[in-house]
Amino acid sequence: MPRFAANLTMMFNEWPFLDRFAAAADAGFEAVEFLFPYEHRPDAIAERLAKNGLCQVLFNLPPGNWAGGERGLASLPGRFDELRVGVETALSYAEATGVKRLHLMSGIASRDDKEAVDAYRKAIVWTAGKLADRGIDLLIEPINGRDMPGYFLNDFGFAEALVGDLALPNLKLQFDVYHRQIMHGDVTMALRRLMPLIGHIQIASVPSRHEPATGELDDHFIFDELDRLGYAGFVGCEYRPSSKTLDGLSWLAPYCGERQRPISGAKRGALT
Ligand SMILES: O=C(O)C(=O)[C@@H](O)CO
Ligand SMILES: [Mg+2]
Repeated sequence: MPRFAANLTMMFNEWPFLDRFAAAADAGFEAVEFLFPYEHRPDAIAERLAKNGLCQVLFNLPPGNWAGGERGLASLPGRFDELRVGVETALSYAEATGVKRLHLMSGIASRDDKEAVDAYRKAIVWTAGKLADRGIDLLIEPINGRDMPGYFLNDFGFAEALVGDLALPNLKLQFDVYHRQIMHGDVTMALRRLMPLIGHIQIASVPSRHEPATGELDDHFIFDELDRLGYAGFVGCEYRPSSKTLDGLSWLAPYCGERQRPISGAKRGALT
């Protein structure tokens, strides 16, 4: 049975960021992920994880100037020094949180630009080496161009070939079912073929990026398929609730174990 991690960037937005940990735990989650922790101190994040018995399964390396439209630095020639500083920053959060996988965003660049391709490969090789010393996997995630226009890594085939070509033991694919369906479809066959390369999976409905099992895909079939394939990691719930987070957790009910048990109201009180 898949285990699910609440994505605290998208879910539980009824609470301030640091209070989302308790809200997710109260809702039955045993793990969390988010895009970026960097507005908070590492020990503040670690404290919320420990206090709520949560496992941190993923976050992203610093993406450059996010508010200014940047979506990662890896494919941007001339930004390598900044990327290296960002990796050091992320490692201090990794140490505090115990996370075992970090996502390196590629940035906005053309894959027809050889300098961008070379920069991307260099950034991956260097970052993977740094992370390997700490026993951490480096993830790359193909992202669809409708949500992120101009994103460099917008193709699963390119990502698959690159992971195979570089053959770095800790370089893995972040398979976001939402992006896969929008870009290429054929989700189940892709999971079957790519499973040996996959380091993390994320889910959301297509096309609205809401709760699983509310869109064009049969997400329960996909979860069963993950079991059939022996996927032992967490599935990140990277979706925007269509209404209040707690009101949209009925899709989780079939997968409820002792901890993974959605509740209909927040013990600590929703703000809305
Ligand atoms: O957008 C996604 O999908 C992600 O997983 C993020 O980490 C990147 O924005
Ligand atoms: Mg994703």
